[in-house]
Amino acid sequence: MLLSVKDLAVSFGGVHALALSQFSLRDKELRVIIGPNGAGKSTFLDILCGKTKADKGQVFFNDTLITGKTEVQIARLGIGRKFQKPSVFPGLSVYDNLLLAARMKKDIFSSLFFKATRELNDRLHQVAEKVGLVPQLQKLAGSLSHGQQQWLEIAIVVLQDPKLMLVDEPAAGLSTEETEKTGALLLELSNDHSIIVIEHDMQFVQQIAKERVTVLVSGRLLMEDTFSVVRNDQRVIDCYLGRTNPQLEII
Ligand SMILES: Nc1ncnc2c1ncn2[C@@H]1O[C@H](COP(=O)(O)OP(=O)(O)OP(=O)(O)O)[C@@H](O)[C@H]1O
Repeated sequence: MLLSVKDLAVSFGGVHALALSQFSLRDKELRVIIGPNGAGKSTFLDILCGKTKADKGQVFFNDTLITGKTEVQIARLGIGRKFQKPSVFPGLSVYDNLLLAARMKKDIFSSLFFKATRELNDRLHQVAEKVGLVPQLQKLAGSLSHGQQQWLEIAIVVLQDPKLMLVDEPAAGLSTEETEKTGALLLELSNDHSIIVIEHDMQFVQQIAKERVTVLVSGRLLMEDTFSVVRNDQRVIDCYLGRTNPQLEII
């Protein structure tokens, strides 16, 4: 297993945000985590990337215990995170955003990567091509569509070449076409990376969940199965009822 989690728990002011007895992920697996608001999904990713410290439990990544390590140490080991909130600089071009991200995070990139500017330039182009942003390289990030900004955010994570990518709500606020394109991009990226995606948009989940879907409710694991089993499970249906999330109507 690339990632394995045991008895992980964290509380905030007495509220149990996460109490996850077990979770594991294979190399190159794309796992989607769903669950109603406040289920602990973001908290889980926060623990995996070192942003939040667990009160107890263990996370092994590639057989290395990472609980207790800093965000930079965890990033160096190969875990990259795309947060829900946009973090690109709107007044800089797409190219300069990528360049800046590479320079700011140079301690987590291989030194080889920095040997020559041409090498770096080639890498930035290669990543831009992967996410379909080559025509926009010289455009200001602030002038991009919402979808293109998401792809730039994803590109910044890909630049780091992480073994595991943590992707928080990549389809939020995107058009149907952009959502489909984002799904296709994540599926393609899953050929080279393991990916955990948190998502509320069930159409999008259906598109990308080729393997197991994990359902969290109130910080706990409710079930893990294929999307078709999960969507028809009465407990999953019940935990979403009354929460008026139109994206979940497909269930
Ligand atoms: N820094 C924090 N301080 C206090 N409480 C927090 C903090 N972060 C999360 N929580 C609480 O922990 C619980 C889990 O929150 P979390 O954001 O992980 O859920 P989520 O499943 O990602 O929800 P959403 O789908 O709305 O993003 C919630 O009750 C939330 O209010």
